[in-house]
Amino acid sequence: MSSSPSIERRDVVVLGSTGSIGTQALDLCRRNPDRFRVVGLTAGGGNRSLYESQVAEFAPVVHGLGEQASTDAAASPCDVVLNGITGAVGLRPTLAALDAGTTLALANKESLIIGGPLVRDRARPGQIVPVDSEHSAIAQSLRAGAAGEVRRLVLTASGGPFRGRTRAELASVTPEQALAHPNFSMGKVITTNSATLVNKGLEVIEAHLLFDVPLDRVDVVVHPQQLIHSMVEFVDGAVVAQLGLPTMLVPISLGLGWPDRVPGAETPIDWTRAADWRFEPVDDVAFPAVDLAREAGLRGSTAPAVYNAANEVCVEAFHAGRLGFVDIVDRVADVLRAHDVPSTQTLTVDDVLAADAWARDLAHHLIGN
Ligand SMILES: NC(=O)C1=CN([C@@H]2O[C@H](COP(=O)(O)OP(=O)(O)OC[C@H]3O[C@@H](n4cnc5c(N)ncnc54)[C@H](OP(=O)(O)O)[C@@H]3O)[C@@H](O)[C@H]2O)C=CC1
Ligand SMILES: CC(=O)[C@@H](O)[C@H](O)COP(=O)(O)O
Ligand SMILES: [Mn+2]
Repeated sequence: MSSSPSIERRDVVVLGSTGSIGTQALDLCRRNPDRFRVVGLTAGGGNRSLYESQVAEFAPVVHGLGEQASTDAAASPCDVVLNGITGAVGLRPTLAALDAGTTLALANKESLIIGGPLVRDRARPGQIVPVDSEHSAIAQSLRAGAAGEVRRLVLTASGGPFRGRTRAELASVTPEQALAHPNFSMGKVITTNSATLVNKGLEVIEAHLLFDVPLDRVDVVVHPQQLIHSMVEFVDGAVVAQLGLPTMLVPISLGLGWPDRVPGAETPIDWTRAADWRFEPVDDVAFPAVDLAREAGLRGSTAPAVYNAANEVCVEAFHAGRLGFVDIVDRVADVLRAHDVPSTQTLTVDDVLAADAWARDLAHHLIGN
């Protein structure tokens, strides 16, 4: 793969190096040694042999396992930190990268969503580059107009493996079925969240925070093929979208190289082949997670952290066979509605972590463990 000689090589720290995002990011670095040098990598410790082989291959300056090692690596000198950790545990590493003044390629949407203004206000303009495919698509589409010309953002959703099913039909679905995402091969939590549409709920809040667009102007449309990754509607009625095969190679390569594109990162869509693209509204009765996320986003403060933490506990319980599929979002709703957001105006990291812990406790209690 060739690249422009005018592009300076970037030093990259990859957090969550053994996961779906992390391994794809390392592969991009491997294929583009003139653009990216891996100077740090961290993981959770669940796949030590892969982590050790990555350390042996890339010989990073910093590496380690766990939250503290990831926070330290995020604060170490480099050009870009890619946060590919899953879950709320990504918050401190996100803050460390922002405080170090380093560009943050953000796959770990949870840290932005739970931290909300706390994370957003720590970032200088442009410091956070979204890696989530929908938000990368919006960032790319926004290049077509000025911020004041944006009317709405439209997130596309696959609808997950249970698209078209009624709530009654969802009652008996299994973890194995929930992990059969129609298009993407991703980690267990985000794949389950795609099945419940919690992922799309989180992404509505994420888009609101990243692009400073009110929640009621962030729409969702189900597009099962996921060839349109999301769209921006401008004030003149023009809609600009980003299209591509449903893989993460473009969002990750743009995350590492922003604003430059990495030549050959992905194979483009083959327009010589016949294809049907479908669009349909979200069924909010069978899949109440998006509406519930809007409720959390509107309440603001610690409410998104509570939504996310309760969901993390419920997803784990579902996979352990202790909770049914529809109960995931029902219990998240119970926890969210029991939560009183603090009256304090300025949210601190401690406020967020206390709300996260409170929500986990209540979710465990409601599930019965
Ligand atoms: N996968 C995708 O295509 C997409 C993912 N995202 C987001 O990207 C993030 C990562 O997703 P994905 O790659 O699918 O998830 P995976 O489950 O595949 O990978 C998660 C990574 O995080 C590491 N990890 C877990 N706990 C800790 C911890 N306490 N400290 C440090 N590292 C830890 C894991 O290490 P180990 O397993 O070795 O313990 C693993 O490397 C999520 O926020 C997800 O929502 C967004 C869009 C698309
Ligand atoms: C690839 C990516 O960004 C995931 O968040 C993906 O979009 C999941 O798709 P759905 O949540 O729409 O099923
Ligand atoms: Mn996404």
